[in-house]
Amino acid sequence: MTEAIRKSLRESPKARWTAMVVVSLSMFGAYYFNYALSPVKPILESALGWTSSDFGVYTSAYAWFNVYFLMLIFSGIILDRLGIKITGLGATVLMVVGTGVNYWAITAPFPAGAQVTLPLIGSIKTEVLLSSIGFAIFGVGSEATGITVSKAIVKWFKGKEMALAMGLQMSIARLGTALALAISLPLALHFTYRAPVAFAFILMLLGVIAFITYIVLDTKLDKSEEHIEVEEEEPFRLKDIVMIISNKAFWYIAILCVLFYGAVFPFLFYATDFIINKYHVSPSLAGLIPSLLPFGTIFLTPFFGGIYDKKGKGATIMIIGAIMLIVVHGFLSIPTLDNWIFAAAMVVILGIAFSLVPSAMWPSVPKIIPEKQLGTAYAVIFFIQNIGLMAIPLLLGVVLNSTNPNVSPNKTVIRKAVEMSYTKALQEQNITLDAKALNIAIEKTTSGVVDSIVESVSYVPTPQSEINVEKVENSIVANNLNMLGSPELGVSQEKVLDKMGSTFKKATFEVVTKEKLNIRYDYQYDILMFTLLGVLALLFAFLLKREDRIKGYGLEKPNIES
Ligand SMILES: C[C@H](NC(=O)[C@@H](N)CCCCN)C(=O)O
Repeated sequence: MTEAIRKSLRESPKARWTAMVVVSLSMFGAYYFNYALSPVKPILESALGWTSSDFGVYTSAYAWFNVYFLMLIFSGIILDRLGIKITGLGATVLMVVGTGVNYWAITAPFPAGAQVTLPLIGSIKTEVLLSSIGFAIFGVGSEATGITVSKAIVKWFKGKEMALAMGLQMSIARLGTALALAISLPLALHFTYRAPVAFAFILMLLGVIAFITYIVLDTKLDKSEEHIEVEEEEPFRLKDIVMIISNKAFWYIAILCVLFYGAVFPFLFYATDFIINKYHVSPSLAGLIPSLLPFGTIFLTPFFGGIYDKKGKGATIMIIGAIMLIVVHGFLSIPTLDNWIFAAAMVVILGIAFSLVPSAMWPSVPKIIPEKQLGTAYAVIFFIQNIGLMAIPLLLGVVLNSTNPNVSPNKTVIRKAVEMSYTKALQEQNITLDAKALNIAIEKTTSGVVDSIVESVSYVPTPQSEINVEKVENSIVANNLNMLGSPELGVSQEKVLDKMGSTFKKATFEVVTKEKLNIRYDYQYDILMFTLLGVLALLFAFLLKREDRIKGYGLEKPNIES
């Protein structure tokens, strides 16, 4: 037996760490593509005429097939029945297909304004729908690769540095996110908005190559263990799902996962706007503060994983992470703490929490669920997490709108007045613009006014009941046209349009600040909702620790067998 164990490839640190790096590289591109278009959003708006809600549809598409068609659950079952090699290869190829469809959708020359009408969804731009379908296919591949990689790491690292290996795997993936945040915009500015997607496509192909390389190592591992007398595991059967879902500790981890990730990922989604509105940071810099988070986790997740491997205390680590989550969101919700340095410090602490919990959560699953059921178990957890990540942003949007009922209508008043100003001025000056160019000019002027007021001016807004909407609209139009005056003779159309843009911004700014229209979002209730998610996460972390004490899963014990 001792002789046989010595022969297992798992026993060679070089072999298992090589396997970890190679299999993790298949996730690198996935995390890159996940965030590749976020920094490019303003360019998509001006180049393709995408609105924020088009972008919202596209982002949510990641989970469509996984959640509505239960693809994640099927992926988990396939993984447990057919194994790591076939599932991983299929999943990485699916990511290539999804990214390819996405690239095609934003490249194909659809006629301007082409739309499709779908039951339940309504009208949607053709290219938004097709790129969303591409992203949804990619989402199936990405999540399936994620569970496959986790199972592969358990296979190589059980009884060894499993949490460190999972932490490093997450770091390699999050380097992909960091790369997207760092280079997507420069790529799009230097080449075209399609460049980040083309680059993602290349990374996906490299991901397939990485996975094929992993298959070679995995086959060698299987061969090296052929003669080892290990207890034969029963093959995975569908009734195993019942065993998984009747395990209390499994549910505590799954619920903790959705609560914890639900208080981080959707927060990141809203963070830039929250920071602009609450901390008066310029929109061009506000994005830097939330981007501190993924960078921090790259170093800290493996660090905490290493601690879990050697010292144990997995359930306690999750409790500490949940407490930090409550502290961060609790402080961010206090209205008087409105200095941006404080917000940056809170994001750094959130980054520590976001390293602590995942470093202990994912390596704890194999202590609760047998290896032959792990694919399905990870898949069910990711499935519940995906539902939460779809539902929580919607809920946040509802809370934001109902606690700030006047902000959106006031912004519409500004937009309408700016539109009327453009229409009148263009008529007076005999300039004809196509609908798309006019729309872009109106959007740019409106968001320019709103951004500069939110960033630089603080006032107690006039109560909505005292605002005469028609009067405000007319004042904005009158001030805009008055300040614009008559065009100078011989000036090019381009210069006249430039002048309109800058003049309308100044003139509209004057009226809106004089009338003290409420256009600043107060995120307090949304942040309190995140705090509540943290409190519930803490509760489930405690329940998990108690269940571990009762059932003896060993969550508080080190992973490395002595
Ligand atoms: C390991 C864990 N992965 C997940 O949560 C996956 N469902 C992928 C999420 C993709 C996020 N854009 C993690 O990343 O911590």
